[in-house]
Amino acid sequence: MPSVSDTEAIILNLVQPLDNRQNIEIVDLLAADSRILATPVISPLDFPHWDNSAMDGYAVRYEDVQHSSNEQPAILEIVEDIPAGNQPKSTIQPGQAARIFTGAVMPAGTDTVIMQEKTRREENRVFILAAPTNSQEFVRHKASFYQAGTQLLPAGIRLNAQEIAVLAAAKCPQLNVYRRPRVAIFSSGNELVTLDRPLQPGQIVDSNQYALAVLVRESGGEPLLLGIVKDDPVALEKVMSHGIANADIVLSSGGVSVGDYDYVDQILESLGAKIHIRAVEMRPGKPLTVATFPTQNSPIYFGLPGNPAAALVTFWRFVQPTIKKLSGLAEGWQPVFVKVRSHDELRSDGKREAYIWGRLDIVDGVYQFYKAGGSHSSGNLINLAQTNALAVLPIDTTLISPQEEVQVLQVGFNN
Ligand SMILES: Nc1nc2c(c(=O)[nH]1)N[C@H]1C(S)=C(S)[C@@H](COP(=O)(O)OP(=O)(O)OC[C@H]3O[C@@H](n4cnc5c(N)ncnc54)[C@H](O)[C@@H]3O)O[C@H]1N2
Ligand code: MOO
Ligand SMILES: [Mg+2]
Repeated sequence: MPSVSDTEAIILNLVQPLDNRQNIEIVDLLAADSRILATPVISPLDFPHWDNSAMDGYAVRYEDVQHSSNEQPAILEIVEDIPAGNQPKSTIQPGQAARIFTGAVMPAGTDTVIMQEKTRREENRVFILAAPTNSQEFVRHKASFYQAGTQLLPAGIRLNAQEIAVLAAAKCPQLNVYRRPRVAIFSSGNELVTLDRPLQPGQIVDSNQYALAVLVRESGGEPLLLGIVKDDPVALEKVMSHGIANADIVLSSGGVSVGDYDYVDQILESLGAKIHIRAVEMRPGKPLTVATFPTQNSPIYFGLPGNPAAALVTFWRFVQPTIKKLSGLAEGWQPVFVKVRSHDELRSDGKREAYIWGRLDIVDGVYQFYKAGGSHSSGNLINLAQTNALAVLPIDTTLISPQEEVQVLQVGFNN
């Protein structure tokens, strides 16, 4: 049985990012948040567009004010008033200054701004009460933040508020982004029903479909929900074939262990799949099937274990990075672990890498891991609610004592 890290390496090697020549959507800027930029953006504009003032004050010639002081102020004649948005009209001559405001264009002839607080005004004269520390002080120079024609944003980044603002400033009303990876999801099991059905003895609601749909969306994918399938090879083959033909990733849950009704692996084989993983040295999540098909643009198939905690943990550990890598993200798709103190005692039998769900909370400014109360059976879904992290105990680690450090994988949103 492969280790978790070997499994991760095998899976991520199977995944290639979507080709950015064929998988582009054009979206409006305000609809582009959380999307992945598919082509680099180069702006024909410099930032700042012009030399402009960083302060409300006076635009001056440095040579006129370099020896100014409270006792011996330079006295300059104010020849122009330049609010932000106005084009300056005059060229400032020796002995002159322009009244200027933050963001306003520097007038010709000036190179330095004196902030208002360091001046005294008498009608159309300004007294400079302190010398600037250097010439160019409080001037934001044209192109000092960004030079026209160079790369403004690279392809492969996720667009958040900051990037959307940059793109607005660069006058990009529409953008090329990667299409979202399509992820087909279905659940297998005779015991499963939709939540609107009365529960007959032995039946449970198919909660995995809900969990996986939301997780796919959170990870940047587009879920394609294929419903519940009976533990019946014919029905399973039909749904699996449909998912394989219509998605970049197929996620099934259930039917991957060794039971008489666990058909997923055998149907994958009959469909010509190459099975790369059949089980992983982890708890929960040991029965995990990963397969690909010899056809071009073949999707990657994840047969997730049916137990709800096992389905979620294997999603977070393996499927989420897969969706992120496929979605065109150039980097940052690998899971990130942080080392924190555990508030609680954590135990494992040490035979498989253990993932223990709980919360990462900040106490006195320091992150600590709190194990979720209640049963840690992989069949228990209830105490997964309000968790946001998984503590990881490597193989052979049987105990983490309170206040000892532990590696933690953050999952979902941190609230
Ligand atoms: N003899 C063995 N039995 C089991 C082994 C083993 O190694 N030897 N592994 C156990 C482990 S670990 C897990 S995890 C499960 C995985 O089982 P399957 O993937 O085959 O899933 P099912 O048998 O279909 O269901 C297991 C469990 O999960 C519930 N389930 C299934 N689908 C859903 C769903 N969509 N929503 C909510 N709950 C679901 C199902 O009712 C079962 O209780 O196998 C162990 N057995
Ligand atoms: O993978 Mo199983 O999750 O230990 O019940
Ligand atoms: Mg089973």
